[in-house]
Amino acid sequence: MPLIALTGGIASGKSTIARRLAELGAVVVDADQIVRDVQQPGSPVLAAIAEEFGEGVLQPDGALDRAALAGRVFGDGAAVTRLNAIVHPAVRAESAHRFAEAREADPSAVVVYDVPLLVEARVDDPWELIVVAHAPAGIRQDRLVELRGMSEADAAARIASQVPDETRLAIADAVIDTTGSLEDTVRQVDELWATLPERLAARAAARSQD
Ligand SMILES: CC(C)(COP(=O)(O)OP(=O)(O)OC[C@H]1O[C@@H](n2cnc3c(N)ncnc32)[C@H](O)[C@@H]1O)[C@@H](O)C(=O)NCCC(=O)NCCS
Ligand SMILES: Nc1ncnc2c1ncn2[C@@H]1O[C@H](COP(=O)(O)OP(=O)(O)OP(=O)(O)O)[C@@H](O)[C@H]1O
Repeated sequence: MPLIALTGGIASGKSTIARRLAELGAVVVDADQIVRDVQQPGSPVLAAIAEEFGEGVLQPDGALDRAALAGRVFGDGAAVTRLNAIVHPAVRAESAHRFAEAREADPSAVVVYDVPLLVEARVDDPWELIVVAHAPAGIRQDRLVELRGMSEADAAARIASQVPDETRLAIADAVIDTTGSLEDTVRQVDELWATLPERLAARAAARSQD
């Protein structure tokens, strides 16, 4: 079962790429969705977040107030580190569980892990291929403001909480340039999918020489 990491900074177009890969037959595991799943009311992760950041990051019904927590951590590097230390071990465990489930259901499935913080959190895991969605930070900042209604300051703080583009590009086995049209992105994904066996074989050969 090939396990492929799909990473990229916020608003780099990972969701568009993941959607197309799913249409082409991949099983996509979404790290942001796992984050939400492990933060449900009653979970040990949510209890630890409330303990660390105070009851102000909870809504009256006890669910996580995502905007409040985002406002509390982004822009404060030490707070992001503390949040990551609480959430990431649970995400790692749950993602391993979902990879295993996918393998059990179909041993030949191509599994794609859509994960924004690969470099920050899991670069040393045994990915068979690392695909990076890339649009320069300035373009991503504009997308966050124009398409997601974020303030300039919030968009800049979130981008600054992630590694710079060069660091991500340095670990890429394949790069999808998402600065063009959506059709252009889809075309690149189709090309990646069509050449996947050769790319996986080349990567495996390179790794065996490391
Ligand atoms: C702070 C939270 C509540 C904000 O929620 P919100 O709904 O606004 O954003 P969402 O979770 O949909 O994430 C959107 C994007 O923000 C970026 N982002 C999220 N968390 C982080 C982080 N800790 N560091 C850097 N960027 C982050 C990613 O690009 C992500 O795709 C939430 O993102 C969270 O709990 N983050 C910590 C867990 C984490 O690291 N998630 C990233 C994937 S493992
Ligand atoms: N060529 C392109 N390829 C991909 N997305 C594009 C392109 N042009 C514009 N966009 C837009 O940029 C935005 C990218 O957001 P998307 O949610 O796909 O990114 P993401 O990497 O999954 O973000 P996040 O880290 O928040 O999960 C979308 O609104 C998408 O429509």
